[in-house]
Amino acid sequence: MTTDTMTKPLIEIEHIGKTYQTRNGEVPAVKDLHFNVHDGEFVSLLGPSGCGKSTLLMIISGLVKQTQGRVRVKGKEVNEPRTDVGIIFQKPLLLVWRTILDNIMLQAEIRKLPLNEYRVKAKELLRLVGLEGFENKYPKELSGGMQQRVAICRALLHDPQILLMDEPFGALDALTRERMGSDIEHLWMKHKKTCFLITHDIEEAVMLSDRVLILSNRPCEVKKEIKIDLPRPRHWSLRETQKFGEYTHQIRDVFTEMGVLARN
Ligand SMILES: Nc1ncnc2c1ncn2[C@@H]1O[C@H](COP(=O)(O)OP(=O)(O)OP(=O)(O)O)[C@@H](O)[C@H]1O
Repeated sequence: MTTDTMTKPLIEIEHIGKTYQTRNGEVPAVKDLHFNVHDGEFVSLLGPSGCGKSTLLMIISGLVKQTQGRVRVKGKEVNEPRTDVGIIFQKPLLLVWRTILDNIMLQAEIRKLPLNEYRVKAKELLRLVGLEGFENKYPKELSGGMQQRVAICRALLHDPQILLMDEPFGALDALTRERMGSDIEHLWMKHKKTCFLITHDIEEAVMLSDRVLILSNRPCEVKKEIKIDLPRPRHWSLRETQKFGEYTHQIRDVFTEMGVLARN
């Protein structure tokens, strides 16, 4: 039995396509994407720059409408922006005039959730990402990596079942990236979210995912799907194992075949 037939998927992407209408004509961004994501799964999308990854994420969250096909979340077709997802973008996008705690609490305020209760949750999330004691600081007093951790807390405050991440570590240095990756895995294991990560980083995708989907050049379609069978939590030393190397090698081969990576 394959993963797809075991249980009803949480996210169903059914032959979706998206063509943008621009002043210079039509831009096909996504061609014929078809795949499922199961509850509690960690799936990464790896693809060349500009192939349509962010467009796909926007379609899943209901912020952009596809021009072809259907997206269903929990069996229901997505026709409007969803409120039960958490999204983390490449930049933290914090409000500079609000404290760290108040930036996270924005999520509760917008959703009209009980503030006292959610203030306790916000503090707990800050503790989990190592930012206890920074509640009353302002964004400018924190490093880029710390700000991105605040953005993660904001995305998780309302306890969304689905966490969508669009290159969340892209703007960070290598060491902070690695730390953030293990923070995300830690949160994922504790809260059992369904995680959908867009990344350019092959090692990062292998390190974090249950499944990696490799996308073609624009307009994107799924070129290959690779199941990552490595133990969790994934300690950094896994990167030095033969199995980890085999996965990254396999992915590099696909990109080489596609002409995205050089053959030498
Ligand atoms: N709102 C829009 N209007 C017109 N074209 C758009 C729009 N958004 C994206 N595109 C085009 O669609 C294509 C895919 O863009 P998208 O941002 O989804 O790709 P991506 O894979 O996330 O890129 P990157 O990896 O560089 O972030 C690009 O050619 C882009 O110029």
